[in-house]
Amino acid sequence: MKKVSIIGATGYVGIELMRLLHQHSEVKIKDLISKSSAGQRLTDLYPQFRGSELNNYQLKAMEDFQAEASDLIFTALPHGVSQNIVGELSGKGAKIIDLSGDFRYHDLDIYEEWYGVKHKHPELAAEAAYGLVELNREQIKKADLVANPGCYVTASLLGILPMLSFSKADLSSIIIDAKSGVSGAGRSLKENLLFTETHNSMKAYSPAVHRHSSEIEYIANQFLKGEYDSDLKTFNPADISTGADRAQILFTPHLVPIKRGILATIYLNLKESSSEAEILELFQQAYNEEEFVQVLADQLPEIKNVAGSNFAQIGFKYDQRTARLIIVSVIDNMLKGAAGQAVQNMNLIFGYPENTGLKATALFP
Ligand SMILES: NC(=O)C1=CN([C@@H]2O[C@H](COP(=O)(O)OP(=O)(O)OC[C@H]3O[C@@H](n4cnc5c(N)ncnc54)[C@H](OP(=O)(O)O)[C@@H]3O)[C@@H](O)[C@H]2O)C=CC1
Ligand SMILES: CC(=O)N[C@@H](CCC(=O)OP(=O)(O)O)C(=O)O
Repeated sequence: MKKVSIIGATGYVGIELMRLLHQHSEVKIKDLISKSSAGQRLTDLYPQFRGSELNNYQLKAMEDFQAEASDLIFTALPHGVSQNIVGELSGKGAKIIDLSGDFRYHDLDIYEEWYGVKHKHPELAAEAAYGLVELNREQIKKADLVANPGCYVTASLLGILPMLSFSKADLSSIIIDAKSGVSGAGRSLKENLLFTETHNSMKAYSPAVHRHSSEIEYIANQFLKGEYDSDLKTFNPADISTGADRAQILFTPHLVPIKRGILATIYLNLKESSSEAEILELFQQAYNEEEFVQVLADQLPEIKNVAGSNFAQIGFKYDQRTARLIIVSVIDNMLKGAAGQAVQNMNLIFGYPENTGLKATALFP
């Protein structure tokens, strides 16, 4: 049994990690670290863990935590905070999976421009493996530090990756319109996230300037440069970068009154006529071997069919009239968008079957 710990344990992602890890057959939770609730019993804060093996767990302060005693540590902290803590933990023998945005960019000029934070550990950012399993499986297996992707980014990249090496796709024309449930914003108190502000309403926010625009565009272009070892790029290698050397992404997130789930609708122009059969073949070739990415041939995906699970579902429509492709991608932001993907990464690192502890299907109804 490997020993794993969570830092930032009482946040939404921390709790979701606990829910997955306490049922995982191959790992045992060692320490739960919390700044706000150190010294408290977990079940006093989260009674849903009564009767589980976490029943008597007490949350610990960072000062009392010995990183050396864990095989792997999840950091589920706000960006900016995370880089300091990962800096303290690194080099102590435990693998680290960071769920914040702090280690997702090798090019720190982009990080600093979009996050408005100076990076204090460029040496760690340089070695971190980007943790989208379907894109970067081999590098993740060997990594000491994995940067789990953003939630909107996971939904968006899974939808566009198979199109990036398609010669007919105009990569300068990609528009992503994504909707997220409110848990995507975390648990800390914010007036704009109150029930009365979000229920029965819907809004766009941060058009063109959301930090996930930069992450989607950065990773898509690293992929085009051959930065990752995924089989995804090998299905149509001759076509890579025909016409457009860089993908350009226009991204607008929306807040919708549901608790969990992301639905991304992606539009892109085709330079030549195509067909639904041709597009379907590209998606199927890309994801045939991927357990957690399901391509729907004849229906569009819905959040309710993935919420509570680590699965992504992708559907599409090719509009002959306008020569535009419309791709719809759905995930649970807390699972494939965060904790589930982190456990998938952990399974890879430890050499367990990738789906260990992740087999649950959606919670529906
Ligand atoms: N929610 C989502 O769907 C997704 C979130 N993420 C990312 O994962 C990370 C965690 O997100 P989420 O759980 O939603 O956020 P929350 O705000 O719910 O939780 C973050 C936790 O971090 C700890 N924390 C906060 N401030 C500090 C601080 N200054 N110093 C030390 N610890 C602090 C707190 O836990 P405690 O007091 O117990 O230490 C807090 O509950 C973030 O980087 C987020 O952007 C990524 C993908 C999806
Ligand atoms: C609904 C909502 O507010 N979502 C968050 C998603 C942030 C997130 O999870 O960001 P990282 O994955 O990059 O840490 C937002 O838009 O900021």
